[in-house]
Amino acid sequence: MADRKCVALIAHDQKKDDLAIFAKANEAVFAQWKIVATGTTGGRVLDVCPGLDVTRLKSGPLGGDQQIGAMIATGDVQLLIFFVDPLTAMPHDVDVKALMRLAIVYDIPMALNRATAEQLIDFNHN
Ligand SMILES: O=C(CO)COP(=O)(O)O
Repeated sequence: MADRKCVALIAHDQKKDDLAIFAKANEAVFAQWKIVATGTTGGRVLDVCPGLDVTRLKSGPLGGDQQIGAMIATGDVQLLIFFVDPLTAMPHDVDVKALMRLAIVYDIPMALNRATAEQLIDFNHN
């Protein structure tokens, strides 16, 4: 059997409720995939979907975005869904930018808001 696709899920604090709702609404699709997530986001996803295969990495400000960037570089993450808060300054803004840069360098699908994430889910599930 082919390896399951691995999707990275991340949400900034003001977007975590939205991501939890999104994860629940698409639980059947996510159940077919491996999931990696930054620490707090992963916890929120598991709160609403405890059966999903979620690997929690470090929290974003403590290196979680960089861990996911490294997994993109090694080919271990094939899809990035990142609900970004565009209205709040982040201490780890450079890490966020570096993550997005690697998603572009390695040309993986990257959704930065819910509308795009919905389309990625529709397009990628099988
Ligand atoms: O800060 C983040 C992304 O930049 C997300 O990290 P948490 O999921 O740990 O809150």
